[in-house]
Amino acid sequence: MNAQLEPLSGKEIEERLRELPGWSAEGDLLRRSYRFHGHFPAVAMVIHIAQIQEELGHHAELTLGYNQLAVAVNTHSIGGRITHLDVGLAGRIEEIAAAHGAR
Ligand SMILES: C[C@H](O)[C@H](O)[C@H]1CNC2=NC(N)=NC(=O)C2=N1
Repeated sequence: MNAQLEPLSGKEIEERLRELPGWSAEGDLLRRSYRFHGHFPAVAMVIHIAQIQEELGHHAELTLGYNQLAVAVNTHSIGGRITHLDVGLAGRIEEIAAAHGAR
């Protein structure tokens, strides 16, 4: 099996979370919420995330509010566990967050 598709152990998740400030593992989901200065910046972040997700072929659940965006991701193809694919997507999302004024 592709090593990217192995579920990460609790210890591995804990280690990877050290490089993802603001992210947490809740059950089998990797999660983070962002706040923005208004609605359009939050919407723009959704579009930018969508672009990354299509590039990676990996997609989070995105919950958009007025000035808030919640991101939750796991890997469906192995029954909803956290893998390197989820950590990779979270890292890519973190890279663009500041440019959208996310905090
Ligand atoms: C064929 C396609 O790449 C797969 O269905 C991808 C799409 N996006 C996905 N996203 C997530 N989060 N988990 C998956 O298993 C998954 N599978």
